[in-house]
Formats: sequence, C-alpha cells, structure tokens
Amino acid sequence: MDFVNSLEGRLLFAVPKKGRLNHATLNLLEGADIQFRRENRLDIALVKNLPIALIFLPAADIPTFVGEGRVDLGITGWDQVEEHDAGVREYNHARRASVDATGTSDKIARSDRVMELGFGACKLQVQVPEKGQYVTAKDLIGRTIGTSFVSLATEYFARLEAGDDDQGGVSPRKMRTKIIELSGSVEAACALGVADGIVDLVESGETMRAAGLKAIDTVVDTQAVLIKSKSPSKPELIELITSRIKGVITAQRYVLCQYNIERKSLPEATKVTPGKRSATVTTLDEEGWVAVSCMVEKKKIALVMDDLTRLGAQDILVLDIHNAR
Ligand SMILES: Nc1ncnc2c1ncn2[C@@H]1O[C@H](COP(=O)(O)OP(=O)(O)OP(=O)(O)O)[C@@H](O)[C@H]1O
Ligand SMILES: O=P(O)(O)OC[C@H]1O[C@H](OP(=O)(O)OP(=O)(O)O)[C@H](O)[C@@H]1O
Repeated sequence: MDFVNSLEGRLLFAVPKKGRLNHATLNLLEGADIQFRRENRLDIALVKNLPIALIFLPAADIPTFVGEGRVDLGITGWDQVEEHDAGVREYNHARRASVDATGTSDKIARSDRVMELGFGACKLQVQVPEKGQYVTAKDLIGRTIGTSFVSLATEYFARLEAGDDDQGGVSPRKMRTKIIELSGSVEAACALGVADGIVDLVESGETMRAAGLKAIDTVVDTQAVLIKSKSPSKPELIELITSRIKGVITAQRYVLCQYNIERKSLPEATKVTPGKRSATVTTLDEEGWVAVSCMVEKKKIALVMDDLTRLGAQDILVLDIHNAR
C-alpha cells in the first residue's frame, strides 16, 4: 500500500510506539473505538472506522512532531512536552542573545494540552546520594548533573543560579553547573562518579532507593497527556476523539454504586455518595426505603462502602462502568 498518499485527508495522531505509555494508550484507543491493524514493523496504521492515521513514535519525539504541526494530535508524557518546550525556549534565548540584542519575537513551536489521561503519573526529581553532602538543590550549583532531560535540567539550574524563578536574565550558556546527557540508567551516574546529582523520573521510588539516592526537589509533576498542534486539521474530529477518550477515562476512574437505605438516613448517605452530578434516588416498594445509584471514584469505594454500612445501607452493589459520556 502507498502509505504516504493514503494519509491524505486523514487526521494524524501520534502514539508511543513502545515503553511505559504504549500499553495504556492502546487500551484507551480501543475503549474509544479507534479500530486499526498495524502491519509488522510499520509505524503508520490507518484507522478503519474514522479518517485518522496513527503514527507510532518514541514518546520523546511526539512533542516535536505535534509542536511543529506535522501531526495533529499526540499522546505522550507531560515531562516530554515540557522538555521539548524548554529546549525551544533555550534555543530562542541563545538566538536572541547572539542575533538580536533587542529581542526577536519567540517563534516557539509548541502544542496545546487537551487533557490529562490519568496514567503514567510520576515526578521528574532532583536526586542526590542519600548519605552525601548535598541537602538542597542549590548545593549542586557548580557541580555535575546527569539526566536524560537536558533542557529541563539546564533551565532548572540556570534559574537556580540566577537566584529567581523568573526566566528573564537566565543564560544557560554561562552556567556553572554542568549538565551531562545520559540516555538511560541515569540512577547509576552518582555511584559511578559520573555525576554529583541526577534529574530523573520517580514513580514508586524503588529505583531511587535501590541506587542509594534521595529526592531533594521536583522539577515536573507529570502524567500522560493528549496534546494537539496549534492549528490542527479537522478540529471537529479532534472534539469527537476528545469526548470519546474522556468517556473512557471517566469509566476507568469511577464505579457505579447501588444500595438500599431507609429514607431517614438518605441525607447522611448522599453526603457519602454525592454522585458525579447528584445521586439517583428511587422509591422502593417497601415503605420508608429508597434505592440509591451513583458514581463513586474507584479508589474511594472501600471507604464509601464502610461508611454506607455504618449508616444502615443494605444490598450494596458495585458495578464496573464500560463507558460514560
Ligand atoms: N517509572 C515510570 N512510571 C510511570 N511513568 C513513567 C515512568 N518512567 C517513565 N514514565 C513515563 O513514560 C514516558 C516514556 O518513558 P519510557 O521510559 O517508557 O521511554 P520510552 O522512550 O518510551 O521507552 P524506553 O525507555 O524503553 O526507550 C516518560 O516520559 C514518562 O512520562
Ligand atoms: O520510581 P520507579 O518506579 O522505580 O521508576 C523510576 C524509574 O523508571 C524509569 O526508568 P526505566 O525503567 O524506564 O529505565 P531507564 O533507566 O532505561 O530509563 C526512570 O528513569 C527511573 O529509573
């Protein structure tokens, strides 16, 4: 098939081709009924039931493709979007300083965040040896930092060196802190004497603890996001996809809780289960009793059931939601 020509007229949607965000992203696409079949080794797949082409890319490259408007939509980590944007800011800063002392307008190729997707949550943190001499991030000024997030780390330490949170006046080129790029296993850098501190992702904290490191500051709080280019083709299709994905996320986050309770306990019970908008209450055949049905956040359901039982609720049922709008 001539794939390049078959992209004509289709919305281009970039998704992580491998790594930590791949599986959850594919689940999301399935839940949103975006049907495709990916040929072996091909990084483009045409969607069968919508005018969309999926482009499988490394998570780190997706902000570039979307930011430059080559692809309309993308799913990646917010940390990757911030890293890309920090790189553009740094480039513009250097250009302004060397080309035009009065300052040219920033032609920043950036994307818009459409929504957070509720998976891939972690933090990009400054980490140092647990038993070492560094207590705050400022203690690392003038030292060597290992990271895969060179632009964010550069911006972070440039600001620290400038002594304020404002971007103005920061010159990464004149920094005393040395940022060195590592492409993986960043946590090994301190123990092996390559770096004094690192800037790396932390989820459970296991990797950091196993490497004898501790976090002393957070650079970015991140999770997977849906981003779109500044001027996407087919805005109405983007709205449709966004609304479908929202439905899948809501369904993943909530369960449906149903129970019977005496009407006199209803005011207290609806405080425990207020529902997303409000609880649905129906009268039961039995005098003085009502049935309540409402959405509850999955992570809170055990506590909610405990509270309802205490209030005298009976026949408490918890049901999965497959989709929601
Ligand atoms: N430990 C983690 N927990 C949760 N999310 C993570 C974790 N590590 C990375 N991520 C998220 O996943 C994104 C992609 O990370 P990943 O390490 O999978 O990179 P990759 O380039 O896709 O794959 P690989 O590391 O296999 O080359 C990160 O930018 C971050 O948003
Ligand atoms: O806090 P944790 O749950 O332990 O997760 C954090 C680790 O996960 C990521 O590495 P990854 O496994 O992607 O391997 P990498 O070292 O090749 O980047 C990240 O770079 C940390 O090393």
